[in-house]
Amino acid sequence: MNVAQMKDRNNERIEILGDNHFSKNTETPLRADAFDKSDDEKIKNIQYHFEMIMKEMGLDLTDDSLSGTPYRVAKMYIKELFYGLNPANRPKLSTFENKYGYQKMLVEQNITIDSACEHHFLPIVGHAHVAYIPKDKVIGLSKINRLVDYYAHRPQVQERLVLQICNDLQKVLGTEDVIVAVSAKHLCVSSRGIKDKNSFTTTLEYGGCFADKTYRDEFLTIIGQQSV
Ligand SMILES: Nc1nc2c(ncn2[C@@H]2O[C@H](COP(=O)(O)OP(=O)(O)OP(=O)(O)O)[C@@H](O)[C@H]2O)c(=O)[nH]1
Ligand SMILES: [Zn+2]
Repeated sequence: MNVAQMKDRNNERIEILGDNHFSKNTETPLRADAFDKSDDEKIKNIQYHFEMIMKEMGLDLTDDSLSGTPYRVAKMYIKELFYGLNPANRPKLSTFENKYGYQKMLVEQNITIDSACEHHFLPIVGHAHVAYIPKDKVIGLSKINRLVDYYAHRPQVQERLVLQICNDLQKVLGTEDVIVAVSAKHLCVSSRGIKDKNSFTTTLEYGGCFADKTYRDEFLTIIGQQSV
């Protein structure tokens, strides 16, 4: 098999194996100096720039309802909506020995997705469903929810979101047998542009035994017909 290598825009190596097998580049595109500044410095700078945006729109920032908005937005971006950009905020995912020898599927479903699309910075809202089949390690249930929340709180595309969650869990759990499904509504589709209020998007990533349709079907049956 021919193996060609290319550099992507982050200078990370992507291997192209043959015609259509790509090793996955799941990284969020970040600048090399992404975390050189403190959160407080970033909030101050974003506050300034957001004030400029509001002024450009003709808003009167001396109005007492508007005057605090630039700071509110800046703090919300860094500390709330996009806290998951900073690896320092990744939750600690302690694992335990699988002392029961549980070897069937564990499904954590209806995990809330509160994300934002990186194209318009508008909300992506929906649910994630995650399953794995333990080998030697198990993980506290809430840690799965926490990990989903962390990756969701970045400017995202839904395809990359499921890849990031799945890859991280596979590493932490020491098994390829992980599946992640996300169904979500994109406000950039429902509230602007095409303004389709009803459509939603589902993405799926999996490895190991979930490549087998039997396992995948069991998972899909458990999570059922999902709407968001
Ligand atoms: N693949 C993918 N696309 C997304 C996601 N979130 C938003 N988009 C799409 O990103 C595309 C951006 O397309 P552009 O044509 O550059 O932007 P636009 O002119 O605002 O597009 P319209 O929404 O069609 O008006 C749109 O089609 C969005 O629906 C996502 O998670 N994954
Ligand atoms: Zn969008």
